[in-house]
Amino acid sequence: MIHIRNVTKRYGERTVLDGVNLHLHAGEFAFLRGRSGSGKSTLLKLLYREIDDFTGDIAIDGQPVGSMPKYELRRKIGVIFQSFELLERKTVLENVELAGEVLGRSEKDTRAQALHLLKRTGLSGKERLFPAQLSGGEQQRVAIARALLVRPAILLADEPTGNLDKETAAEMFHLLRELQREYGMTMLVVTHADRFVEAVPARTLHMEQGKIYEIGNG
Ligand SMILES: Nc1ncnc2c1ncn2[C@@H]1O[C@H](COP(=O)(O)OP(=O)(O)OP(=O)(O)O)[C@@H](O)[C@H]1O
Repeated sequence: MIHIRNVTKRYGERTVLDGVNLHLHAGEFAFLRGRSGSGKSTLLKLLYREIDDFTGDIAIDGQPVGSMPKYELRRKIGVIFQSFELLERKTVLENVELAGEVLGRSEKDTRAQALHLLKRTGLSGKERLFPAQLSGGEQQRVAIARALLVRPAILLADEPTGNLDKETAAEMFHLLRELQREYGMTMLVVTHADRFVEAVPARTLHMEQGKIYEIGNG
């Protein structure tokens, strides 16, 4: 599904990724850990092509990411961030529905799916509220529902619990794991929250000095 081979990324003189290799199967869940500045976000950015200049190969389902039109890549890959990235002037429901508009789905279909996902992420009854009226954990659930509307084959999460308290972080990891199983997605979750990683059995990767090491499997 995701093949990363011998990928090197430099920012000026600084080598952040140094011949990284990683293979994720379809439907696999993995945590990516590593110290601040070790290059975790950079790796995700290469995958969803926010950054294009690197050497080596990154392929999804056998297709080099560089040869895929960005809109196609955005259908395949959903992304969630520590900062949620919700639109403040749109309601919860509108935030989730946005991706449907971009994909050109019918309003009715998009509405039905958005409502289903909001229910699934525990947000029924909050559809008409604005992001500022929600807790951090609820805002992250909206971001998850929004990412899933596209039904991505892959979900990348960059420190999704970075702004949440411990209990909410634990809930979020369990929710992500459940949704990953339910939707059969390939999921790569960057995190610092070591304790919760141990509570959610999964493949665990560690990034250090530009390389990725396997440090556990379930
Ligand atoms: N656009 C950029 N230009 C120059 N240097 C950058 C750029 N983006 C990131 N870096 C540097 O590359 C290194 C890796 O950054 P990256 O954000 O990938 O790390 P990270 O492991 O995700 O860190 P954190 O856990 O703190 O988010 C850092 O030293 C950072 O300063």
